[in-house]
Amino acid sequence: MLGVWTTTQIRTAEDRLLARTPDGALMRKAAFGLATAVLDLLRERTGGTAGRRVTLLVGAGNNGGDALWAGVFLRRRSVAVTAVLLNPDRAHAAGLAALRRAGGRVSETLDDPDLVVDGIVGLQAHGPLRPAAAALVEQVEVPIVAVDLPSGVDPDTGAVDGPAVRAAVTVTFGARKPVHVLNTTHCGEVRLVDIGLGPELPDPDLIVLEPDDVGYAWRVPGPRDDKYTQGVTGIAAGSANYPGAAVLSSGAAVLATSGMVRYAGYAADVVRGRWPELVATGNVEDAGRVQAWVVGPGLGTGQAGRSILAAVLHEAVPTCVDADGITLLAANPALWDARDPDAPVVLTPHDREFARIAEPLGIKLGADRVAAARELAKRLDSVVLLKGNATVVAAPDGRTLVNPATSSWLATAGSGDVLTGLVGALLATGLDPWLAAGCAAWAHVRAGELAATADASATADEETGVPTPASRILEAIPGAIRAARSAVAAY
Ligand SMILES: NC(=O)C1=CN([C@@H]2O[C@H](COP(=O)(O)OP(=O)(O)OC[C@H]3O[C@@H](n4cnc5c(N)ncnc54)[C@H](OP(=O)(O)O)[C@@H]3O)[C@@H](O)[C@H]2O)[C@@H](O)CC1
Ligand SMILES: Nc1ncnc2c1ncn2[C@@H]1O[C@H](COP(=O)(O)OP(=O)(O)O)[C@@H](O)[C@H]1O
Ligand SMILES: [K+]
Repeated sequence: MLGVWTTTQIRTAEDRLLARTPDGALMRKAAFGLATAVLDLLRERTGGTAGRRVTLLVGAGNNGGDALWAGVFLRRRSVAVTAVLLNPDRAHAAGLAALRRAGGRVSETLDDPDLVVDGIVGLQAHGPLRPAAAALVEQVEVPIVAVDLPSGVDPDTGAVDGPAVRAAVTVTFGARKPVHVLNTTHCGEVRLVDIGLGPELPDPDLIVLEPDDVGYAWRVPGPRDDKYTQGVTGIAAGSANYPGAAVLSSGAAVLATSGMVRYAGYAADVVRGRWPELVATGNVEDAGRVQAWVVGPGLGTGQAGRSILAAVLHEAVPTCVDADGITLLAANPALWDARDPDAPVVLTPHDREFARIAEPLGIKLGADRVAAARELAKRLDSVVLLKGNATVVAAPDGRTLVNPATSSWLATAGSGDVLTGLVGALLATGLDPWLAAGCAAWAHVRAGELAATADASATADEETGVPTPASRILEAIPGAIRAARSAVAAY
């Protein structure tokens, strides 16, 4: 599990650490880590370091100070270093003097670099890049290494509201900040440099699941298990118009655990035809016992869907409500009020579904997606999985995890139906609903990667992948589970 801390938490911890550290020592530690990353990238891009050219974009604060001190270390490795000072009067004085002594030069132009270092603004950033910085950044045609975070991106929400740096690598210090997991597109590869902050940090504000966390959580059958003891998943999805959603959700559940899946609804014949191992009936009441229900994908928002949703909620088992199920709940608060409050619910909205259910409660989905998901989770006493490039999973007690995507190939029709089936299957195994939703989101992203690259060792990004229909994401689920389980084995 990786921890992520807010900028306020980090600043407080840094203040405590600074108080017991010699002046300037932390910055030099940070800058050394930064210079190492720059050298690595130079080597990777140009085959060497000596004589290569690096331009530092230097803002008014300590973020610029880090860049200047990194420039000093780079000079010692014979790199030609140019500093462009965005605010010459406020540039970090000691760093600037040291860079000049080391043979670095100051310029007003980029000077044709092999690589640019963004030291414009760090933890104190607010708002987009200002015009002078934006104009410089726009001229950059080489990879950018961001100091602490890409300037112009909000450190706590990852939101971008105007010109911002898009980095190839972000080198951060002491601890991950929310931007690093909420906006991987602008951060690029994130490298964490240890500056000894660990002992000063409180519990993290957010967590990110790692493969072995998911592997540990995924229930595997033991010698005494049978098809019922591992948890049976019920799927109430699809309609005459949308049988595909039922096939995808059911399929994801079938592939996610080795127990049993039941289907109830209008698409029984289609679903049975595609997944012969599943037991299908026409309605929820006849479906038999399950340990968790999935309700909503392709259900329709009319009277028929409403009755199915009411029947599922009446069963009072852990339930994942998605898609039309969420729209129905938003339009029919009485359905929500009638549910058994002891049966956990996981809601899996995309932005528009989130707005439908949250706005009547006075919760707006703004730049701070974590805050919005947390607020809805608390108000509805449910787990909220807010979909997007970075998926946010909030529990009613405030626990929140973020599952960043490595590409946007998952943004395809039916992809959400696959995710829902995964959530339902993990709920049925008895996993904590928040963790179930998090593990499902992880497996979904991993399956998307495998489907987009067809290469188990690769990480799909926009450059290497190909479009991947939801059926392919579904087929890649076993590979995703294998990746999580082998991470446990390797531990
Ligand atoms: N503390 C530590 O122990 C360690 C800290 N470390 C490093 O220090 C960094 C934090 O440094 P910091 O506190 O000096 O603030 P920083 O982010 O450089 O901002 C400075 C000024 O930028 C400006 N500005 C704001 N928004 C802007 C925008 N959109 N576009 C342009 N400019 C903008 C704003 O000035 P304004 O003009 O508004 O007065 C603000 O005052 C941290 O990220 C890490 O890199 C490491 O060395 C490890 C040890
Ligand atoms: N830009 C994106 N990058 C990565 N993942 C995305 C992006 N947009 C959507 N997703 C993911 O794709 C899935 C889409 O779900 P949803 O909107 O419900 O689609 P559908 O209803 O067609 O199944 C979600 O898991 C979401 O997190
Ligand atoms: K920066």
